[in-house]
Amino acid sequence: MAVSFNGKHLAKFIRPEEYEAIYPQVELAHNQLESKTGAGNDFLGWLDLPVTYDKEEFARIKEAAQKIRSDSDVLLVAGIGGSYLGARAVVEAVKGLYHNEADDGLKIYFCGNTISPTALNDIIKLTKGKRFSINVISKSGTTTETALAFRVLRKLLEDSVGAEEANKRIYATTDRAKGTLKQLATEQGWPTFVVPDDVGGRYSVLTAVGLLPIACAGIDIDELMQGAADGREKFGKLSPDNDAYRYAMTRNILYRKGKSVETLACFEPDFTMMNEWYKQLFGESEGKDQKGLMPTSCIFSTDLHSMGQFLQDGARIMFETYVDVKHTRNDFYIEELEGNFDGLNFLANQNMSVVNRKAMEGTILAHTDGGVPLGLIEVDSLSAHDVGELIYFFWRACAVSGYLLSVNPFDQPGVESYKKNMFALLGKPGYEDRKAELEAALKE
Ligand SMILES: O=P(O)(O)OC[C@H]1O[C@](O)(CO)[C@@H](O)[C@@H]1O
Repeated sequence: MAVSFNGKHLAKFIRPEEYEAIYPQVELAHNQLESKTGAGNDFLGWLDLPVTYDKEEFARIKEAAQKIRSDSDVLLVAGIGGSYLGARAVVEAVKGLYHNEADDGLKIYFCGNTISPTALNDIIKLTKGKRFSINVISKSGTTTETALAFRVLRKLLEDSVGAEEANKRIYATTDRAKGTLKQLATEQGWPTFVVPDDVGGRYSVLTAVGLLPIACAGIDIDELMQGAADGREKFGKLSPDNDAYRYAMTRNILYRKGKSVETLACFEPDFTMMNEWYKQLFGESEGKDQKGLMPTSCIFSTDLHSMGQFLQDGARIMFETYVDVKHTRNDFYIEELEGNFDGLNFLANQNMSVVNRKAMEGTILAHTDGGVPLGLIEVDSLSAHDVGELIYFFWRACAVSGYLLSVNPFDQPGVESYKKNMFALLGKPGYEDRKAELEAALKE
C-alpha cells in the first residue's frame, strides 16, 4: 500500500464510537459524490480523471514536453493558485527542491504567481541569453498576476526570437472554448491544452495544468496517473476502512472538539510545495460560511526550531498530520569521526534517514504528550506513482471533509473580495463607485 492513514497516536484523543457516530455522514457524503447530487456537483471531473483522462491530449502533452526539453534551456510556467501549486509541488516532491541546479537540462521557473516587480525582474534575468519557452496557465484567462507577467514575458520572447518563432514557443493551458487567453491562443496559433470545465483549479494538477510542466521536468506522467488510478481504486470505495475517509473523519471529529487548525508536517524538505498545494486544496474547499479548519504546514525538523515551541506548549487549538515518507529519494551514511571532536559519534555508523526517523518519533511522542492529537499519512516514497496516489487520497478526503462540514467544497467565492478592491483602487473600468469609498477607508 503506497499511501495509508495510521491513527495509532490518536487513540487517547478519539474514541472508536466517535468514528462510528460520524460514519453515516461519510456514507451520505460518499453517495452524494458518486451520484453527483451534492453541492458543487458540476466540479466532479476529478473523481474519475485518473482513468477517463483525454488520452489524445496526454500524448500531445508528452510530445510538447519533448520539444520543449530539446529546444529550450528554460521553461517559464506562468500561473497562480491551482494553476501553479500542483505542478511545482509534484516537480519538487519527485525531483527535489534543487532540481534546476541538479539537472543539466531544462530549467523550470514558476512565475505569474505574484505582483512583485522584484520577482518579475528576477525571472527576466534568468532568461538572458537563454532559449526559452512559456507555458501560460489560466482557467479563466483573466487572472491579473498571471496575465500581467505573461504580457511582459511574451514580449520578451518575441523580442528575442521574433513573433513567428515565439508563437511556436508559447503553450497555453486554459478553458476549452472561452476567455481572453483562449481567444489569444487561437488567434496566434499557440499549442493549447485544456482545463476541463468540470475540474476546479485546486483539483487540476492531473490535467494539462500540472502534467505539461511535470512532463517537462522529465517525470514519468504515466506513473503519476497510474498512482492516482490506484488511489481511486482504494480511496473511492465506501468503507469505514477507507483511509482517506478515516482521515476526513479524524479532521472533522477533532474540529468539533475545538481543534480549528491542522498542521500538515513532513520531515522531507522536498515536500514543501506539497504542503502549499494541500493548503490551497483544503483552505479554498473548507474555509467558508465562517467555518473550516485552517490548514497550516511545517517542514521538520527545520520548523521545530521555529514552530516547535508553539506546537509543544502554545494554545491547544491544533492537531497535526505527519506525512511519513518511508523511503527517501536517497540516503547518507554517517561515518565515525576519529577523536569525536563534535561529540556526534553517537550518530555514526548508520544512515541519516534513521536519525531523521528518530527525530520524527521523538516529536510524535513529545507533541502527543503536550496534548496535540496527531495522525500519520504513511507514504512509501515520493516517487511519481506514490505522489499520484497521495494526490487522490487528499482529493477524496477533502471532498468528503467539506461535505461533513456542510459547505460546498468546490467553490471559492471569498477570493473575489481582494480582487474587487484591488481593481477599484487601480481604477479598472467598471469599479468607479467603489474607488472613492475604499480610498476614504484607507485615509481613516
Ligand atoms: O486558473 P485561473 O483562472 O487563473 O485561476 C487561478 C486560481 O485563482 C483562483 O480562482 C482564486 O483566485 C483559484 O481558485 C485558482 O486556482
